Amino acid sequence: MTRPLIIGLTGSIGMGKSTVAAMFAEAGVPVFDADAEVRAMQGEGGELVEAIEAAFPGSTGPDGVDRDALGRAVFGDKSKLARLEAIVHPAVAERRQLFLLENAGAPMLVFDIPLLFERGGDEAVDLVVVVSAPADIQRERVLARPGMTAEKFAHILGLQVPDADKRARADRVIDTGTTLDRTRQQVHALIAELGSNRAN
Ligand SMILES: CC(C)(COP(=O)(O)OP(=O)(O)OC[C@H]1O[C@@H](n2cnc3c(N)ncnc32)[C@H](O)[C@@H]1O)[C@@H](O)C(=O)NCCC(=O)NCCS
Ligand SMILES: Nc1ncnc2c1ncn2[C@@H]1O[C@H](COP(=O)(O)OP(=O)(O)OP(=O)(O)O)[C@@H](O)[C@H]1O
Repeated sequence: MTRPLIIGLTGSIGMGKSTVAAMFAEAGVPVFDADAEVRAMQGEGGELVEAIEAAFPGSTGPDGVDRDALGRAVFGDKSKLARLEAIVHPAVAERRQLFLLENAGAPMLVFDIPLLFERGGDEAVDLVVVVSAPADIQRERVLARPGMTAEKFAHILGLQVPDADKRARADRVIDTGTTLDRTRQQVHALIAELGSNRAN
């Protein structure tokens, strides 16, 4: 049996990665959503809550991790962020392996991984797809989010591989600086292209 083609989907903050991942899922492609896994493991009763409370006292409560408070603590202090990542990332990698086993028969899979380039995960996928939009659209989207500030946005951007580098290193770029319909068309065209390559 051939193994599934693994698409690594990534993009900087607010570029539309989650929206595009949902379009793949709608089209029937199984999606591993790294962020959703993190949220589940940090939520009420989640397996990471205890370790995070031990490392960042006061950052959790009855509902699990208070992500706003934890974000304020770690986005601004590289050593704290590294400490959090050391707790979270191995658990995400484990969940990704399980997902791979569960979906071993699918023709293609998407790994939605915000930090694909930052963590070198691009080596482990067959095709890297970057979602990208012009910087002014990205900024507008992100600043419209509740709790976001220009400072926090600038700081997170500084932690991420720049969009231009991501685009240069991508196998394919999906443009999200356009309508949702046009973006969906690009997703469907890519699935069709990859599916027909697979069949040949
Ligand atoms: C610090 C946390 C609790 C803040 O949560 P919050 O809901 O406020 O922000 P959110 O997760 O939506 O992140 C906002 C933006 O920052 C980016 N971001 C998140 N973690 C990181 C990181 N370690 N390095 C660079 N960018 C990051 C996200 O991709 C997104 O673009 C959360 O981001 C977290 O647990 N991060 C560590 C785990 C991680 O690395 N997740 C991202 C990849 S799976
Ligand atoms: N053509 C488009 N493609 C994708 N998203 C679009 C498009 N037009 C508008 N949007 C909007 O832009 C926003 C993108 O947010 P989304 O959560 O998908 O980004 P993200 O890259 O996953 O963010 P983060 O890295 O911060 O988690 C959504 O509100 C979406 O509806």
